Amino acid sequence: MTLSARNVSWGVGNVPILKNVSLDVRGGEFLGIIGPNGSGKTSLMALFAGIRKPKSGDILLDGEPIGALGRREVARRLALVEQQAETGERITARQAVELGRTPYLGALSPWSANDEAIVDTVLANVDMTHLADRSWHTLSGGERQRLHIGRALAQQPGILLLDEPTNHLDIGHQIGLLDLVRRQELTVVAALHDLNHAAMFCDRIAVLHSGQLIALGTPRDVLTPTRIRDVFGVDAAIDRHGADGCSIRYLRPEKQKALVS
Ligand SMILES: Nc1ncnc2c1ncn2[C@@H]1O[C@H](COP(=O)(O)OP(=O)(O)OP(=O)(O)O)[C@@H](O)[C@H]1O
Repeated sequence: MTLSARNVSWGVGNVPILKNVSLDVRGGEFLGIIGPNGSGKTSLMALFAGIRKPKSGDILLDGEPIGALGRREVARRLALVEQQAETGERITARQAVELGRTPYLGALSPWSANDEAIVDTVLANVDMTHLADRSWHTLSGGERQRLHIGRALAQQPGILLLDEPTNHLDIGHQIGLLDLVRRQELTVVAALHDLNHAAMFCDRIAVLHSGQLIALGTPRDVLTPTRIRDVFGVDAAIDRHGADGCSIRYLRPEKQKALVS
């Protein structure tokens, strides 16, 4: 399953927000999208999901323009977990995950034991089995976030788009969730703020800056002190470990000043 942006631009009114972005997501990879607030990560995810149309250029899903495919067809191939996903409906935790099976249900394919088994597995994977019968409105932000990801996994897509998936989660669930997603046989595109998470889990990282794709490559190639300073305005040291691992140590502003003076 492939997903590509070809010379994609998008904006609001006359204000350009994404500028001529071209990016081929490789089948089976975990691709991180990083960039400062307002750099265009959420906008790019919405274009990739087909819920916004580019002003120019194309989003191709398996080589076809995504706008030419029906919503149900897209939903069987691709799932999006939005940053501020909410539901106003009075549903239980389990029902929130069951919604992921909607693209597969119809008059000739009613709810089955297979759907039930998929929902059971997903609830266990996102550590929500014990809260399955709880009402949505009684759940914490982190529990809701785990269910949003559960709903997307129950959709059994080939491509999973995650916009800030670790929002609201404690550190154990942040790492657990990214690890769970990584272990699935899925292509994942995730907008991430935590550069150490990007370094730990991503095969490649794309950097957006003011709506432009300014770098694309392995964490080691992309996460350099110079780029982190240029893009985020923060001084950092990079520790390299193993064949291709790296982690980032941010330097406190007084240490940054000491370094430059
Ligand atoms: N519907 C809209 N109307 C006006 N401006 C918009 C709209 N959608 C996005 N923008 C602007 O486009 C820019 C990019 O927004 P976007 O949400 O894609 O950034 P982001 O990289 O995801 O940011 P964050 O890290 O804060 O989530 C921002 O300046 C935002 O205010």
